[in-house]
Amino acid sequence: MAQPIKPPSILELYPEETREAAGFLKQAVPLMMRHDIPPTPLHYSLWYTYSKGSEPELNRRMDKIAKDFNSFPPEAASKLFRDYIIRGELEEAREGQQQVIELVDDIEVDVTRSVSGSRDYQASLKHGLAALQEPLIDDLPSVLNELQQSTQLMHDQQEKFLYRLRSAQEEILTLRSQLERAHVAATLDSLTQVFNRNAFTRLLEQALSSDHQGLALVMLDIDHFKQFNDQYGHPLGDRVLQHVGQLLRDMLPPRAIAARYGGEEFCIILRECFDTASASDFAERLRLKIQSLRIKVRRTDQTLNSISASFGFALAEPGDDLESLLTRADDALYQAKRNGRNQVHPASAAVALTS
Ligand SMILES: Nc1nc2c(ncn2[C@@H]2O[C@H](COP(=O)(O)OP(=O)(O)OP(=O)(O)O)[C@@H](O)[C@H]2O)c(=O)[nH]1
Repeated sequence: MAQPIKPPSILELYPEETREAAGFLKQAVPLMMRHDIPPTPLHYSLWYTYSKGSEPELNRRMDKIAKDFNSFPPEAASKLFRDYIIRGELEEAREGQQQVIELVDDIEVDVTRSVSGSRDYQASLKHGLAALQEPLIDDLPSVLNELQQSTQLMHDQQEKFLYRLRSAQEEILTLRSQLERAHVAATLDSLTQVFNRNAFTRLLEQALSSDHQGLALVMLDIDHFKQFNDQYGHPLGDRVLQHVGQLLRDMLPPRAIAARYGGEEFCIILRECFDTASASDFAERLRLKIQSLRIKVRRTDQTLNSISASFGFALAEPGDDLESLLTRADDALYQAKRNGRNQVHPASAAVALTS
């Protein structure tokens, strides 16, 4: 029954448009300079995310560290990077991670060059200014000449830097579409095109942590699927799973999420579902649709025996966590199986937590 657990999916780390991304980087660099943060790829990622503001908790922790330490200790930065930026998810996309690091490394080299170029230029301006303030300046032409040369040098460096930034933008675009493809591959179940178990678990955790109200979990399991596989073979069993996936996608109400939880087991998170009757109606409609599926073998024109599924559902209650909600829906599903299959069963009310 259990589907092999896939490694965690990649978050869409950098989904913003190039122009927007460049804007965040522009905000990040002065912040790093202000706090005297070394320009490493790790710090760039952190301060980029900080400027983007997509992880409010990260911003709070970074503000606190900057305030408490008046600097940014490397261990604290590494921990934040692990907790908020990679979250163990780039394991799946080591290649992508490597490319991001190389890209940020390149930009870092260019920024460092540009910054040191600016410093030289600043020094030469200071020198020129000091010379011009002398009451009697004999070698005015040579001071002006020097200033003209350093300005030209600075201009050339900036041109190179801009050119490099433009190519980096193109690389970011390519990288972004690669990451998007990897993200889809890592969060979707390839057979049924609904979310996989990992993505589902995370989405349900998120849903539970934001709002319990109107959240319901429906679990369904195809009946006697082993028998079906034995009778028609695994490839036709796979087609059944694909059809069920398609039905789920077609019938999902707004904001609902469907996932393949195990081999022939699916889960649906319903939102804005405030009573047992609404969850039950949805499950019942799905049950009837599954029952009326007719799968035909093109080669032989044979219509396969109809299938059915059993359903259990539970409404989230205050105090529910991932485990308690899944357990109640799963227990209800078990009851539906025990009562004869091809039916919908509600969960019994959650047992009140006593302290
Ligand atoms: N074709 C196909 N079969 C799968 C897949 N994943 C799991 N299964 C099969 O699903 C069947 C599940 O069998 P059981 O757990 O005994 O459940 P069941 O036969 O549906 O019986 P009940 O759930 O009690 O109605 C097994 O035969 C698995 O091989 C898959 O990806 N494709």
